[in-house]
Amino acid sequence: MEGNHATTQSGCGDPDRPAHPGGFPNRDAGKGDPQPAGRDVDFPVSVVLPAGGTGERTGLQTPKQFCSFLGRPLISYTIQAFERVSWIQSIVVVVARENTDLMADIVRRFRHRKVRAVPGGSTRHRSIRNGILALGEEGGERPAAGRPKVVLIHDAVRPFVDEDFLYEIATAAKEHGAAGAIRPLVSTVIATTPEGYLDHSLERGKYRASEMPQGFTYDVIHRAYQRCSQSDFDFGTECLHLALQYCGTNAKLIQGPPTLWKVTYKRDLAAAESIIKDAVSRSACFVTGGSARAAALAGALQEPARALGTELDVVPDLTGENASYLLKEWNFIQFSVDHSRPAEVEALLAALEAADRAPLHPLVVIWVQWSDSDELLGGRAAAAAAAAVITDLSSAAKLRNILLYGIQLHQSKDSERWERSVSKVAEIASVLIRERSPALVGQLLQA
Ligand SMILES: Nc1ccn([C@@H]2O[C@H](COP(=O)(O)OP(=O)(O)OP(=O)(O)O)[C@@H](O)[C@H]2O)c(=O)n1
Ligand SMILES: O=P(O)(O)OC[C@@H](O)[C@@H](O)[C@@H](O)CO
Repeated sequence: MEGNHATTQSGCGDPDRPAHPGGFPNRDAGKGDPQPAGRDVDFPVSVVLPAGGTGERTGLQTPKQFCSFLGRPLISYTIQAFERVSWIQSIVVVVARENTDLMADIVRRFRHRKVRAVPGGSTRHRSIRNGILALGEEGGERPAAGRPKVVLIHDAVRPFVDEDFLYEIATAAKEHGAAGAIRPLVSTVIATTPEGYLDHSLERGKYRASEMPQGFTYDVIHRAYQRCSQSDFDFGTECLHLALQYCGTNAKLIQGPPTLWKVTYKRDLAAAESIIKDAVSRSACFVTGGSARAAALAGALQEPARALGTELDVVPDLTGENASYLLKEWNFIQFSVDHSRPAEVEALLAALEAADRAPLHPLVVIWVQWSDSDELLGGRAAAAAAAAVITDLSSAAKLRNILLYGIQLHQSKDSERWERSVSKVAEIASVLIRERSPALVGQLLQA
Protein backbone atom coordinates (compact mmCIF):
# COMPACT_ATOMS: atom_id res chain seq x y z
CA MET A 1 0.00 0.00 0.00
CA GLU A 2 1.33 3.36 -1.06
CA GLY A 3 0.44 5.74 1.69
CA ASN A 4 1.88 8.86 3.17
CA HIS A 5 4.71 6.94 4.77
CA ALA A 6 8.00 6.30 2.99
CA THR A 7 7.50 3.66 0.35
CA THR A 8 9.54 2.51 -2.59
CA GLN A 9 6.55 3.19 -4.75
CA SER A 10 4.77 6.43 -5.44
CA GLY A 11 2.82 8.15 -2.72
CA CYS A 12 -0.77 7.40 -1.90
CA GLY A 13 -3.02 8.87 -4.54
CA ASP A 14 0.01 9.96 -6.58
CA PRO A 15 -1.44 11.01 -9.93
CA ASP A 16 1.94 10.84 -11.63
CA ARG A 17 2.52 7.14 -11.49
CA PRO A 18 2.31 5.65 -15.03
CA ALA A 19 -0.34 3.01 -15.10
CA HIS A 20 -2.78 1.45 -17.43
CA PRO A 21 -6.40 0.40 -17.19
CA GLY A 22 -7.53 -3.14 -16.87
CA GLY A 23 -9.48 -5.48 -14.73
CA PHE A 24 -9.42 -6.65 -11.18
CA PRO A 25 -6.38 -8.89 -10.50
CA ASN A 26 -7.49 -12.25 -11.76
CA ARG A 27 -6.96 -14.34 -14.88
CA ASP A 28 -9.95 -12.95 -16.70
CA ALA A 29 -9.79 -9.34 -15.66
CA GLY A 30 -6.88 -8.31 -17.83
CA LYS A 31 -8.97 -8.04 -20.96
CA GLY A 32 -10.34 -4.80 -19.58
CA ASP A 33 -13.74 -5.61 -21.10
CA PRO A 34 -16.77 -6.76 -19.14
CA GLN A 35 -16.65 -10.49 -18.75
CA PRO A 36 -19.46 -12.52 -20.34
CA ALA A 37 -22.22 -12.15 -17.81
CA GLY A 38 -23.05 -15.39 -16.07
CA ARG A 39 -26.49 -13.86 -15.59
CA ASP A 40 -28.50 -11.02 -17.02
CA VAL A 41 -31.29 -8.77 -15.83
CA ASP A 42 -34.11 -7.42 -17.96
CA PHE A 43 -34.28 -3.98 -16.36
CA PRO A 44 -31.81 -1.06 -16.31
CA VAL A 45 -29.47 -0.96 -13.32
CA SER A 46 -27.14 1.89 -12.39
CA VAL A 47 -24.69 2.32 -9.55
CA VAL A 48 -23.85 5.12 -7.13
CA LEU A 49 -20.42 4.85 -5.48
CA PRO A 50 -20.10 7.34 -2.62
CA ALA A 51 -16.43 8.35 -2.53
CA GLY A 52 -16.64 11.84 -1.12
CA GLY A 53 -15.20 11.16 2.32
CA THR A 54 -11.84 12.10 3.83
CA GLY A 55 -10.97 8.77 5.45
CA GLU A 56 -10.03 10.35 8.76
CA ARG A 57 -9.98 7.02 10.60
CA THR A 58 -7.05 5.81 8.50
CA GLY A 59 -4.90 8.60 9.90
CA LEU A 60 -3.56 9.28 6.39
CA GLN A 61 -3.58 12.59 4.58
CA THR A 62 -4.95 11.09 1.39
CA PRO A 63 -8.53 9.81 1.42
CA LYS A 64 -8.44 6.00 1.58
CA GLN A 65 -10.37 5.61 -1.69
CA PHE A 66 -7.38 7.17 -3.48
CA CYS A 67 -4.67 5.12 -1.77
CA SER A 68 -2.88 2.95 -4.34
CA PHE A 69 -2.17 -0.77 -4.38
CA LEU A 70 0.23 -2.10 -7.02
CA GLY A 71 0.01 1.21 -8.79
CA ARG A 72 -3.75 1.57 -8.76
CA PRO A 73 -6.07 3.59 -6.47
CA LEU A 74 -8.53 1.61 -4.35
CA ILE A 75 -11.50 3.30 -5.99
CA SER A 76 -10.41 2.04 -9.40
CA TYR A 77 -10.65 -1.56 -8.21
CA THR A 78 -14.19 -0.94 -7.00
CA ILE A 79 -15.19 0.74 -10.26
CA GLN A 80 -13.69 -2.13 -12.23
CA ALA A 81 -15.66 -4.68 -10.18
CA PHE A 82 -18.87 -2.97 -11.35
CA GLU A 83 -17.71 -2.23 -14.90
CA ARG A 84 -17.13 -5.94 -15.46
CA VAL A 85 -20.84 -6.57 -14.91
CA SER A 86 -22.42 -6.34 -18.36
CA TRP A 87 -25.94 -5.64 -17.08
CA ILE A 88 -24.91 -2.47 -15.24
CA GLN A 89 -25.58 0.48 -17.52
CA SER A 90 -23.89 3.37 -15.74
CA ILE A 91 -21.82 4.22 -12.69
CA VAL A 92 -21.85 7.54 -10.85
CA VAL A 93 -18.89 8.17 -8.55
CA VAL A 94 -19.50 10.87 -5.99
CA VAL A 95 -16.28 12.65 -5.00
CA ALA A 96 -15.41 15.77 -3.03
CA ARG A 97 -14.98 18.78 -5.27
CA GLU A 98 -11.27 19.00 -4.47
CA ASN A 99 -10.82 15.47 -5.86
CA THR A 100 -12.69 16.01 -9.11
CA ASP A 101 -9.50 16.36 -11.18
CA LEU A 102 -7.88 13.37 -9.48
CA MET A 103 -10.96 11.28 -10.22
CA ALA A 104 -11.00 12.40 -13.86
CA ASP A 105 -7.34 11.40 -14.13
CA ILE A 106 -8.07 7.95 -12.69
CA VAL A 107 -10.94 7.44 -15.14
CA ARG A 108 -8.60 8.40 -17.99
CA ARG A 109 -5.53 6.42 -16.88
CA PHE A 110 -7.46 3.24 -16.21
CA ARG A 111 -9.82 3.74 -19.15
CA HIS A 112 -12.91 3.35 -17.03
CA ARG A 113 -16.11 3.23 -19.05
CA LYS A 114 -19.72 3.82 -17.93
CA VAL A 115 -18.32 6.13 -15.23
CA ARG A 116 -18.94 9.77 -14.45
CA ALA A 117 -18.09 11.79 -11.37
CA VAL A 118 -20.38 14.21 -9.54
CA PRO A 119 -19.61 16.44 -6.54
CA GLY A 120 -20.09 14.97 -3.07
CA GLY A 121 -21.66 16.51 -0.02
CA SER A 122 -20.66 17.18 3.57
CA THR A 123 -22.03 13.82 4.71
CA ARG A 124 -22.38 10.37 3.16
CA HIS A 125 -26.13 10.75 2.76
CA ARG A 126 -25.69 14.07 0.98
CA SER A 127 -23.16 12.50 -1.35
CA ILE A 128 -25.44 9.57 -2.13
CA ARG A 129 -28.34 11.98 -2.71
CA ASN A 130 -26.21 13.88 -5.23
CA GLY A 131 -25.48 10.63 -7.01
CA ILE A 132 -29.15 9.68 -7.14
CA LEU A 133 -30.10 13.10 -8.53
CA ALA A 134 -27.37 12.79 -11.16
CA LEU A 135 -28.84 9.47 -12.32
CA GLY A 136 -32.18 11.19 -12.68
CA GLU A 137 -30.67 13.66 -15.15
CA GLU A 138 -29.12 11.04 -17.43
CA GLY A 139 -32.03 11.18 -19.78
CA GLY A 140 -31.33 14.81 -20.71
CA GLU A 141 -34.59 16.41 -21.94
CA ARG A 142 -36.34 13.12 -21.21
CA PRO A 143 -35.09 12.43 -17.63
CA ALA A 144 -37.40 9.46 -17.14
CA ALA A 145 -35.84 7.79 -20.21
CA GLY A 146 -32.39 7.72 -18.59
CA ARG A 147 -33.52 6.67 -15.16
CA PRO A 148 -32.59 3.15 -14.06
CA LYS A 149 -35.23 0.86 -12.64
CA VAL A 150 -32.85 -0.13 -9.85
CA VAL A 151 -29.99 1.76 -8.23
CA LEU A 152 -27.19 -0.10 -6.47
CA ILE A 153 -25.47 1.97 -3.79
CA HIS A 154 -22.02 0.75 -2.74
CA ASP A 155 -19.29 2.40 -0.68
CA ALA A 156 -16.33 3.05 -2.99
CA VAL A 157 -14.06 1.66 -0.25
CA ARG A 158 -15.55 -1.82 -0.45
CA PRO A 159 -13.56 -3.14 -3.45
CA PHE A 160 -14.30 -6.87 -3.11
CA VAL A 161 -17.75 -7.37 -4.56
CA ASP A 162 -18.81 -10.07 -6.99
CA GLU A 163 -21.40 -10.20 -9.74
CA ASP A 164 -23.51 -12.99 -8.28
CA PHE A 165 -24.21 -11.05 -5.10
CA LEU A 166 -24.88 -7.86 -7.04
CA TYR A 167 -27.43 -9.84 -9.04
CA GLU A 168 -29.14 -11.03 -5.85
CA ILE A 169 -29.36 -7.50 -4.45
CA ALA A 170 -30.52 -5.95 -7.74
CA THR A 171 -33.28 -8.51 -8.34
CA ALA A 172 -34.42 -8.35 -4.69
CA ALA A 173 -34.52 -4.54 -4.87
CA LYS A 174 -36.68 -4.70 -7.99
CA GLU A 175 -39.05 -7.14 -6.29
CA HIS A 176 -39.24 -5.52 -2.84
CA GLY A 177 -38.31 -1.88 -3.53
CA ALA A 178 -35.18 -2.14 -1.41
CA ALA A 179 -32.58 -4.76 -0.52
CA GLY A 180 -29.42 -4.72 1.56
CA ALA A 181 -26.39 -6.82 2.39
CA ILE A 182 -26.01 -8.01 5.95
CA ARG A 183 -23.32 -9.87 7.87
CA PRO A 184 -23.35 -11.52 11.30
CA LEU A 185 -22.17 -9.29 14.14
CA VAL A 186 -18.70 -10.05 15.38
CA SER A 187 -18.99 -8.13 18.66
CA THR A 188 -22.00 -7.83 20.94
CA VAL A 189 -23.81 -4.47 20.81
CA ILE A 190 -24.33 -2.77 24.13
CA ALA A 191 -26.14 0.39 25.23
CA THR A 192 -24.32 2.72 27.61
CA THR A 193 -25.56 5.12 30.26
CA PRO A 194 -24.72 8.86 29.90
CA GLU A 195 -22.13 8.29 32.62
CA GLY A 196 -20.39 5.68 30.48
CA TYR A 197 -21.61 2.54 32.18
CA LEU A 198 -23.35 -0.47 30.77
CA ASP A 199 -27.07 0.11 30.44
CA HIS A 200 -27.92 -3.16 28.69
CA SER A 201 -26.62 -5.46 25.99
CA LEU A 202 -28.53 -6.49 22.89
CA GLU A 203 -29.14 -10.13 22.08
CA ARG A 204 -26.55 -10.45 19.32
CA GLY A 205 -28.39 -13.23 17.50
CA LYS A 206 -31.26 -10.87 16.77
CA TYR A 207 -29.08 -8.27 15.08
CA ARG A 208 -26.97 -8.07 11.93
CA ALA A 209 -24.39 -5.66 10.57
CA SER A 210 -25.68 -3.62 7.65
CA GLU A 211 -23.15 -3.71 4.82
CA MET A 212 -23.03 -2.80 1.12
CA PRO A 213 -24.13 -3.18 -1.69
CA GLN A 214 -27.68 -2.00 -1.19
CA GLY A 215 -30.30 -1.76 -3.91
CA PHE A 216 -33.38 0.34 -4.35
CA THR A 217 -35.86 1.03 -7.07
CA TYR A 218 -35.02 4.49 -8.33
CA ASP A 219 -38.40 5.84 -7.24
CA VAL A 220 -38.02 4.61 -3.65
CA ILE A 221 -34.55 6.00 -2.99
CA HIS A 222 -35.27 9.22 -4.86
CA ARG A 223 -38.44 9.79 -2.83
CA ALA A 224 -36.72 8.86 0.43
CA TYR A 225 -34.11 11.57 -0.13
CA GLN A 226 -36.77 14.07 -1.08
CA ARG A 227 -38.64 13.45 2.17
CA CYS A 228 -35.89 12.84 4.72
CA SER A 229 -34.91 15.44 7.32
CA GLN A 230 -31.80 17.55 7.73
CA SER A 231 -30.99 15.45 10.76
CA ASP A 232 -31.05 12.36 8.54
CA PHE A 233 -28.66 14.08 6.15
CA ASP A 234 -26.40 15.26 8.99
CA PHE A 235 -26.26 12.15 11.18
CA GLY A 236 -27.79 9.19 9.35
CA THR A 237 -25.75 6.24 8.08
CA GLU A 238 -28.44 3.89 6.81
CA CYS A 239 -30.19 4.21 3.46
CA LEU A 240 -32.42 1.20 4.23
CA HIS A 241 -33.82 3.13 7.18
CA LEU A 242 -34.75 6.08 4.93
CA ALA A 243 -36.65 3.74 2.58
CA LEU A 244 -38.64 2.34 5.50
CA GLN A 245 -39.16 5.63 7.31
CA TYR A 246 -40.15 7.76 4.33
CA CYS A 247 -41.49 5.30 1.79
CA GLY A 248 -42.79 2.48 3.95
CA THR A 249 -40.53 0.14 2.00
CA ASN A 250 -39.17 -2.72 4.04
CA ALA A 251 -35.85 -3.82 2.59
CA LYS A 252 -35.17 -7.48 1.84
CA LEU A 253 -32.01 -8.40 3.73
CA ILE A 254 -29.55 -10.84 2.14
CA GLN A 255 -26.49 -12.22 3.91
CA GLY A 256 -23.45 -11.41 1.87
CA PRO A 257 -19.99 -12.99 1.70
CA PRO A 258 -17.30 -11.90 4.21
CA THR A 259 -15.51 -10.04 1.41
CA LEU A 260 -17.98 -7.15 1.64
CA TRP A 261 -16.03 -5.43 4.46
CA LYS A 262 -15.36 -1.72 4.30
CA VAL A 263 -11.87 -0.23 4.32
CA THR A 264 -12.06 2.03 7.37
CA TYR A 265 -8.80 1.91 9.34
CA LYS A 266 -5.17 1.78 8.24
CA ARG A 267 -5.05 -1.95 8.99
CA ASP A 268 -7.84 -2.42 6.46
CA LEU A 269 -5.63 -0.89 3.78
CA ALA A 270 -2.92 -3.45 4.56
CA ALA A 271 -5.52 -6.24 4.42
CA ALA A 272 -6.82 -5.00 1.06
CA GLU A 273 -3.27 -4.85 -0.31
CA SER A 274 -2.61 -8.42 0.78
CA ILE A 275 -5.80 -9.67 -0.90
CA ILE A 276 -4.95 -7.83 -4.12
CA LYS A 277 -1.40 -9.18 -4.14
CA ASP A 278 -2.73 -12.70 -3.58
CA ALA A 279 -5.09 -12.28 -6.52
CA VAL A 280 -2.47 -11.00 -8.94
CA SER A 281 0.08 -13.70 -8.11
CA ARG A 282 -2.14 -16.77 -8.43
CA SER A 283 -0.72 -17.83 -11.79
CA ALA A 284 2.15 -17.47 -14.22
CA CYS A 285 2.79 -18.53 -17.81
CA PHE A 286 6.13 -20.33 -18.39
CA VAL A 287 7.24 -19.96 -22.02
CA THR A 288 9.71 -22.73 -22.92
CA GLY A 289 10.51 -21.68 -26.47
CA GLY A 290 10.20 -25.35 -27.38
CA SER A 291 13.33 -26.19 -25.39
CA ALA A 292 13.37 -29.62 -23.78
CA ARG A 293 15.54 -28.24 -20.96
CA ALA A 294 13.03 -25.48 -20.38
CA ALA A 295 10.17 -27.97 -20.31
CA ALA A 296 12.11 -30.06 -17.79
CA LEU A 297 12.75 -27.00 -15.64
CA ALA A 298 9.10 -25.94 -15.87
CA GLY A 299 8.01 -29.43 -14.83
CA ALA A 300 10.36 -29.33 -11.87
CA LEU A 301 9.10 -25.88 -10.92
CA GLN A 302 5.38 -26.64 -10.90
CA GLU A 303 5.18 -28.26 -7.50
CA PRO A 304 7.34 -25.76 -5.58
CA ALA A 305 5.58 -22.87 -7.35
CA ARG A 306 2.17 -24.33 -6.45
CA ALA A 307 3.30 -24.71 -2.85
CA LEU A 308 4.06 -20.97 -2.91
CA GLY A 309 0.61 -20.15 -4.27
CA THR A 310 1.33 -19.77 -7.97
CA GLU A 311 -0.03 -22.14 -10.62
CA LEU A 312 2.29 -22.49 -13.61
CA ASP A 313 0.91 -22.89 -17.12
CA VAL A 314 3.65 -24.18 -19.43
CA VAL A 315 3.49 -23.29 -23.13
CA PRO A 316 6.07 -23.53 -25.95
CA ASP A 317 5.19 -20.09 -27.28
CA LEU A 318 2.47 -17.44 -27.24
CA THR A 319 1.02 -18.00 -30.70
CA GLY A 320 -2.29 -19.52 -31.77
CA GLU A 321 -4.50 -20.34 -28.82
CA ASN A 322 -1.67 -19.48 -26.43
CA ALA A 323 -1.84 -15.85 -27.53
CA SER A 324 -4.78 -15.52 -25.13
CA TYR A 325 -2.26 -15.48 -22.28
CA LEU A 326 -1.12 -12.08 -23.55
CA LEU A 327 -4.60 -10.78 -22.76
CA LYS A 328 -5.25 -12.40 -19.42
CA GLU A 329 -2.04 -13.35 -17.63
CA TRP A 330 -0.20 -10.98 -15.32
CA ASN A 331 3.04 -12.94 -14.94
CA PHE A 332 5.36 -14.53 -17.49
CA ILE A 333 8.52 -16.61 -17.16
CA GLN A 334 10.64 -16.66 -20.33
CA PHE A 335 13.36 -19.28 -20.61
CA SER A 336 16.58 -18.65 -22.51
CA VAL A 337 19.66 -20.78 -22.87
CA ASP A 338 21.72 -17.79 -21.80
CA HIS A 339 21.86 -14.01 -21.82
CA SER A 340 23.34 -13.83 -25.28
CA ARG A 341 19.97 -14.63 -26.78
CA PRO A 342 17.64 -11.87 -25.62
CA ALA A 343 15.54 -12.41 -28.74
CA GLU A 344 13.00 -14.58 -26.92
CA VAL A 345 12.41 -12.12 -24.10
CA GLU A 346 12.45 -9.19 -26.53
CA ALA A 347 9.75 -10.95 -28.55
CA LEU A 348 7.68 -11.48 -25.40
CA LEU A 349 8.00 -7.84 -24.37
CA ALA A 350 7.01 -6.74 -27.88
CA ALA A 351 4.01 -9.11 -27.90
CA LEU A 352 2.81 -7.75 -24.55
CA GLU A 353 3.06 -4.23 -25.87
CA ALA A 354 1.31 -5.16 -29.12
CA ALA A 355 -1.52 -6.82 -27.17
CA ASP A 356 -2.23 -3.33 -25.84
CA ARG A 357 -4.16 -4.76 -22.94
CA ALA A 358 -3.04 -1.82 -20.88
CA PRO A 359 -2.55 -3.98 -17.79
CA LEU A 360 -4.29 -3.05 -14.61
CA HIS A 361 -1.07 -3.75 -12.71
CA PRO A 362 2.53 -3.84 -13.74
CA LEU A 363 3.05 -7.03 -15.71
CA VAL A 364 5.91 -9.23 -14.50
CA VAL A 365 8.33 -10.89 -16.91
CA ILE A 366 10.98 -13.11 -15.36
CA TRP A 367 13.82 -13.98 -17.72
CA VAL A 368 15.36 -17.30 -16.65
CA GLN A 369 18.82 -17.63 -18.15
CA TRP A 370 20.21 -21.14 -18.11
CA SER A 371 23.93 -21.84 -18.30
CA ASP A 372 25.40 -25.25 -18.89
CA SER A 373 28.22 -25.08 -16.43
CA ASP A 374 28.41 -25.05 -12.67
CA GLU A 375 30.72 -22.12 -13.04
CA LEU A 376 29.55 -18.58 -13.51
CA LEU A 377 28.75 -18.09 -17.13
CA GLY A 378 32.01 -17.29 -18.96
CA GLY A 379 33.55 -15.24 -16.14
CA ARG A 380 33.25 -11.57 -15.20
CA ALA A 381 33.07 -10.18 -18.71
CA ALA A 382 30.15 -12.39 -19.63
CA ALA A 383 28.43 -11.63 -16.32
CA ALA A 384 28.79 -7.91 -16.99
CA ALA A 385 27.42 -8.41 -20.50
CA ALA A 386 24.43 -10.35 -19.13
CA ALA A 387 23.75 -7.61 -16.60
CA ALA A 388 23.95 -4.92 -19.27
CA VAL A 389 21.49 -6.72 -21.55
CA ILE A 390 18.80 -7.06 -18.90
CA THR A 391 19.37 -3.56 -17.58
CA ASP A 392 18.72 -2.07 -21.00
CA LEU A 393 15.70 -4.26 -21.70
CA SER A 394 14.17 -3.62 -18.29
CA SER A 395 14.50 0.17 -18.56
CA ALA A 396 12.51 0.20 -21.80
CA ALA A 397 9.96 -2.32 -20.48
CA LYS A 398 9.37 -0.30 -17.30
CA LEU A 399 8.10 2.60 -19.37
CA ARG A 400 5.38 0.26 -20.58
CA ASN A 401 4.48 -0.84 -17.06
CA ILE A 402 6.26 -4.17 -17.50
CA LEU A 403 8.65 -5.22 -14.74
CA LEU A 404 11.51 -7.33 -16.14
CA TYR A 405 13.53 -9.41 -13.69
CA GLY A 406 16.34 -11.93 -14.36
CA ILE A 407 17.24 -15.22 -12.72
CA GLN A 408 20.45 -16.98 -13.69
CA LEU A 409 20.39 -20.75 -13.28
CA HIS A 410 23.41 -23.01 -13.62
CA GLN A 411 22.88 -26.57 -14.80
CA SER A 412 24.41 -28.86 -12.20
CA LYS A 413 25.22 -32.55 -12.54
CA ASP A 414 24.87 -32.78 -8.78
CA SER A 415 21.19 -33.70 -8.40
CA GLU A 416 20.89 -32.29 -4.88
CA ARG A 417 22.42 -29.01 -5.98
CA TRP A 418 20.12 -28.96 -9.00
CA GLU A 419 17.04 -29.49 -6.82
CA ARG A 420 18.18 -26.67 -4.55
CA SER A 421 18.57 -24.40 -7.56
CA VAL A 422 15.10 -25.28 -8.85
CA SER A 423 13.56 -24.54 -5.45
CA LYS A 424 15.44 -21.25 -5.38
CA VAL A 425 14.05 -20.30 -8.81
CA ALA A 426 10.52 -21.01 -7.52
CA GLU A 427 11.09 -18.97 -4.35
CA ILE A 428 12.61 -16.01 -6.20
CA ALA A 429 9.92 -16.03 -8.89
CA SER A 430 7.16 -16.21 -6.28
CA VAL A 431 8.49 -13.18 -4.41
CA LEU A 432 9.05 -11.20 -7.62
CA ILE A 433 5.48 -11.95 -8.80
CA ARG A 434 3.83 -11.14 -5.48
CA GLU A 435 5.79 -8.04 -4.50
CA ARG A 436 6.44 -6.56 -7.96
CA SER A 437 9.22 -4.55 -6.40
CA PRO A 438 10.65 -1.76 -8.56
CA ALA A 439 13.91 -2.12 -6.65
CA LEU A 440 14.68 -5.51 -8.25
CA VAL A 441 13.75 -4.55 -11.81
CA GLY A 442 16.64 -5.28 -14.20
CA GLN A 443 18.52 -7.35 -11.60
CA LEU A 444 19.99 -10.73 -12.54
CA LEU A 445 19.40 -12.86 -9.45
CA GLN A 446 21.35 -16.06 -8.90
CA ALA A 447 19.42 -19.29 -8.18
N1 LIG B 1 -19.27 13.11 2.93
C1 LIG B 1 -19.04 11.83 2.58
C2 LIG B 1 -18.56 10.90 3.54
C3 LIG B 1 -18.31 9.59 3.14
N2 LIG B 1 -18.52 9.25 1.84
C4 LIG B 1 -18.20 7.91 1.37
O1 LIG B 1 -18.97 6.93 2.04
C5 LIG B 1 -18.24 5.71 2.09
C6 LIG B 1 -18.28 5.09 3.48
O2 LIG B 1 -17.97 6.09 4.43
P1 LIG B 1 -16.72 6.01 5.44
O3 LIG B 1 -16.13 4.65 5.47
O4 LIG B 1 -17.14 6.60 6.73
O5 LIG B 1 -15.67 6.99 4.74
P2 LIG B 1 -15.09 8.35 5.33
O6 LIG B 1 -16.18 9.24 5.76
O7 LIG B 1 -14.12 8.86 4.30
O8 LIG B 1 -14.26 7.81 6.60
P3 LIG B 1 -14.02 8.60 7.96
O9 LIG B 1 -15.33 8.56 8.67
O10 LIG B 1 -12.95 7.76 8.63
O11 LIG B 1 -13.57 9.99 7.59
C7 LIG B 1 -16.80 6.03 1.66
O12 LIG B 1 -16.57 5.52 0.38
C8 LIG B 1 -16.76 7.54 1.68
O13 LIG B 1 -15.87 8.07 0.72
C9 LIG B 1 -19.03 10.17 0.90
O14 LIG B 1 -19.23 9.81 -0.27
N3 LIG B 1 -19.27 11.44 1.30
O1 LIG C 1 -20.70 4.64 8.87
P1 LIG C 1 -19.59 4.83 7.92
O2 LIG C 1 -19.67 6.18 7.23
O3 LIG C 1 -18.21 4.51 8.43
O4 LIG C 1 -19.82 3.75 6.77
C1 LIG C 1 -21.03 3.62 6.19
C2 LIG C 1 -21.68 2.34 6.70
O5 LIG C 1 -22.34 2.63 7.84
C3 LIG C 1 -22.65 1.83 5.66
O6 LIG C 1 -21.86 1.57 4.54
C4 LIG C 1 -23.31 0.51 6.07
O7 LIG C 1 -23.48 0.39 7.44
C5 LIG C 1 -24.65 0.34 5.34
O8 LIG C 1 -25.46 1.43 5.56
